[in-house]
Order: sequence, then structure tokens, then C-alpha cells
Amino acid sequence: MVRYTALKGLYDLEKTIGSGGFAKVKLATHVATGEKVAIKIMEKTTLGEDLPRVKLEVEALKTLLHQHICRLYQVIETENHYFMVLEYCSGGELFDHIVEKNRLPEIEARRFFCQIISAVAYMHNLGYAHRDLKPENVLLDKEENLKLIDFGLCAKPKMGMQAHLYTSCGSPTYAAPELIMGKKYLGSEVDIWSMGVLLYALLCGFLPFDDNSLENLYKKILSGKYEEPYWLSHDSKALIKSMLQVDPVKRITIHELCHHPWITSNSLKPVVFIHKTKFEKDDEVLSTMSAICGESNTDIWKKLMRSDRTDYRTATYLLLLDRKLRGLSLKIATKSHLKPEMNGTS
Ligand SMILES: Cn1cc(Br)cc1C(=O)Nc1[nH]nc2c1CN(C(=O)N[C@H](CN1CCCC1)c1ccccc1)C21CC1
Repeated sequence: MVRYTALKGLYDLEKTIGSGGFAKVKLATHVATGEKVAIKIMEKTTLGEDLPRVKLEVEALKTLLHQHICRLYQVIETENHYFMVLEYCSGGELFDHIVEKNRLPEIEARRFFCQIISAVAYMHNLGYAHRDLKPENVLLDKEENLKLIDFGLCAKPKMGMQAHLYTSCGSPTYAAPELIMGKKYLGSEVDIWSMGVLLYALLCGFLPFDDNSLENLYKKILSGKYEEPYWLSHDSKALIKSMLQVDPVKRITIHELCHHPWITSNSLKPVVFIHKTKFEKDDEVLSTMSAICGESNTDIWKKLMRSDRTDYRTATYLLLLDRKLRGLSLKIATKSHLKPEMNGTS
């Protein structure tokens, strides 16, 4: 087990739960609260030109505070590594959930899809496009709520969501026609297309466009033609069709999606996105923290508000708040070594 001194006393590393190109994700325990977290570890040397993606992802996640977007608790940078301490989702990938159930009944698919719409509508409203929406980037927490992850490719165009993007990114299977054609595209529109592919996967258990050869896959995507299995309801077919429109101008918008009959059927109210862009002050959580670091609630809160929201104090506050929102007792380790960290800026 590699020892990372930067984490000593703050997080106890456990097993590796994911490893990708330039990063690996390990399960860990936040020492002060005993809460599980997932730490994305990146070596600066192997990052190379991907370094800006880390900064992009950190800035995006610091802004995006939403119940269906995986929360960033802390960022630790050392000479050779970046550590992103993120929310642990113990339900695994949505992808595996669909595979093990073969396909989801419409009711369950709708519940999941409303959560995705809520997160994406919230992001678009704040000027962010994800651009890499796919089942592997949608995780489940222990209550089977969805969490979006992997914002390394997300874009926040300077001129807002009407500005055109050019970088081709994300995996082709879920990529919109205009994106694989290398045309200029709108982040919001490519996200809608990817959500159409996601909805199709939820309801059908397989992908609308799939082929071993990249060239045939591109042809299928550009044709916009896909199978409609017999079990799809009329409304499901209509919704998928409105999202998988090859011409982005004809594609449904996120606003229309929130009010679509398939979404609001069974008297489900239209999807709203909560404008949570800052922490709410919670005195019970602050008191729990002040008990160990000897500072007053107001002092802790002031330091929190002045910080860049990615230090150990922020992680402790957010994890205690999560525990409280889950109806659990607020406990905190009494180990003295916590004191300097809590008072320090790290
Ligand atoms: C798969 N799985 C099964 C269980 Br049980 C828990 C998990 C799990 O991954 N949980 C989990 N909680 N929080 C996270 C994760 C995974 N995870 C991730 O960020 N996982 C992504 C997965 N991407 C999907 C497509 C390419 C890579 C990742 C990114 C870089 C390197 C490795 C993995 C975070 C940190 C946000």
C-alpha cells in the first residue's frame, strides 16, 4: 500500500474502487467523522496535458452543489499528486444496475431519469455542460439515488451556453452527430442527445447505436435510426425520438424535457432544479465541530466562508451535514491530532 503522507491522520485509505487512464479512485475513511469517501488520486507526471482537466473539474464541482451531483469535499495538492476527496457512492454504476436487471420497468426508469434531468438542468442553468454523460458516469448511492461524476470534460463556455464548442470529446457511443462530425455544437444540445441514449439504455437494456467498427457506429449515429423494441410505450418512444434528433435544432430542450408528459405522468410534478450554490449554515453541525477544536460556531463558520471550500474543515462540515441529513447522530473523533488540522488552513 503506497503511503501518502499528505493524507496521514486525515484519511485512512482502503481498497481501489476504480482505475482509469490518468487517475485511480480509492475508498477511504474520513478520520474525524468515520464517514466513507472516495479519493481520486492523480500523479502530476502522468497527467501531463490533462492537468487543466483537473482544474476544470475542481472548479466545476466547487460550484455545482446538487443532490444528484457527486460532492467534492476536499482537494489536496502535493508536489507530485492531486487528491480529490469526493462523495462515496456505494451503489456502484447505473450501468451495472441496468445489466443485472436486464432492463428497467418504466416506473423505475422514470425515477432515475428525473434525477438525471434535475442535475443536468441545474448544470445548464449555471452555464455548465457535462459533455460526457454515459451510464458509467452515473453512480448510485446507498439509497439508490443517482450521482453524476467525471466532470473533467465539462465545459463552461466563457460566452455562456449559447457559445459554440468545438473540442470533440466523450465516448462516441453516446456522442451526438454534430459532435462526431466535428461541427460546432452547443454543450446543452449534446447533453440532451447523451441523455436520450441513457434513457434508451434504461428502458431497453441495450444501446440505440452500437457497432464494433467505429466507422459503422458513426454511420448509425448520423442516420439517427435505431430499433424500437415492442415493450416501449408510446410516450417513451415519443420522448426518445425527441431527444435523438440528428438535427440539434429539432432536439427537445432541457426546459421542454422538464415538462414532458412522460416525465410528469403519474402526477409527477415537473422536474425543478434547486438553486443551491452555497452552504446552508447548520448550528448543530458547527457545535459538534466546535466541541473538538475549541472555536466558537461563528469563528468556524467565518473561517469556512473565507476558505476556498476545499480544506479539511470544509470536508468535516459537509460530511457531518450529510450524516445529519441522513438522520444519523453527529459524532466526531476526539483524537487530539485533529486539533492542528482543524485550526490549520489545510
Ligand atoms: C464502481 N463502484 C462499485 C461500488 Br460498491 C462503488 C463504486 C464506485 O466507483 N463508487 C464511487 N464513489 N465515488 C466515486 C466512485 C467512483 N468515482 C469515480 O470518479 N470513478 C470514475 C469512473 N469513470 C467512469 C468512466 C471512466 C472512469 C473514475 C475516474 C478516474 C479513474 C477511475 C475511476 C468516484 C469519485 C467519484
